[in-house]
Amino acid sequence: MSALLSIEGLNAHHGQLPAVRNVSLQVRQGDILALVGANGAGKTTLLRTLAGAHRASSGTVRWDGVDITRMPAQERVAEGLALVPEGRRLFAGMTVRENLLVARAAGRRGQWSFDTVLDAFPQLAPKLNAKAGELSGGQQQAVAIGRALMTNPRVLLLDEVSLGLSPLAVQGVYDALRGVVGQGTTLVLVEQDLQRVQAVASRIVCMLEGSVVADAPADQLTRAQITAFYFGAQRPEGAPGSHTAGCADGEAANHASHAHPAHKEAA
Ligand SMILES: Nc1ncnc2c1ncn2[C@@H]1O[C@H](COP(=O)(O)OP(=O)(O)OP(=O)(O)O)[C@@H](O)[C@H]1O
Repeated sequence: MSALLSIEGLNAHHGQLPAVRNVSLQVRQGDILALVGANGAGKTTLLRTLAGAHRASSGTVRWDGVDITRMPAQERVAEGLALVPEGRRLFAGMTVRENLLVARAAGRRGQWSFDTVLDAFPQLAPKLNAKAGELSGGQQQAVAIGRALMTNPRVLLLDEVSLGLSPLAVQGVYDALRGVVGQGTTLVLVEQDLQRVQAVASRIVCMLEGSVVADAPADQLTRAQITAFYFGAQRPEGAPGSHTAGCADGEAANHASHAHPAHKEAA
């Protein structure tokens, strides 16, 4: 199947600092692609560059074969490429209803509407008139995903949707995402919890210092192998999808799944 999103030799910088280095990647319809890697590996910058929120320095992003590397973010949304950014970026002073409805005009027509988003996130129904800034972390994340769904994306880019949420809230978000995938939406998600990555992803891409160091079907990578790529250690013999040499042990895997302790807060 041809790629929906095809990335070739992509580079992106923050000032002089290269944050995404020569990344090539294919996202196919139906993929649940998890981007993993340590803090600063370039995951957020890559997602933002794909969404048009950050400028590519060089390389190409193709959408259904069409070069969209220089296309403004709002046009990408209209094409069906939506980002749920790290930190949610809701309009805190607006109600949940307003946050959802404001996205409607930006996107495509499709199966997602105000009503179907509320079906997917029933916890928002009693909160429609509440200010988004007054909601719990889990509820805010539901609004952020719901707002992106209102644009009827073909590909949804999700940056650390579980960050700062309680385990229960994270479970709620992923339960809802299962329904989103069931509706035919392709997911590219950044997730620090490797256990969850292995449970939900169909493909795992590991980044290290801006580069892709592994890209393989999720069921072909063990936890230890993912962790190895994560930290750039020596790779296990025969690890699939390896773009580099590296490997680590199970102890490191435990650290990897807790890589963001500073971000934890109550949901
Ligand atoms: N606004 C910014 N200004 C300058 N440098 C930045 C900025 N945002 C990110 N960087 C740098 O770019 C590199 C890639 O950061 P990025 O946030 O994309 O990584 P990440 O893998 O998403 O990390 P995290 O898990 O911490 O979000 C890092 O070296 C980071 O310090």
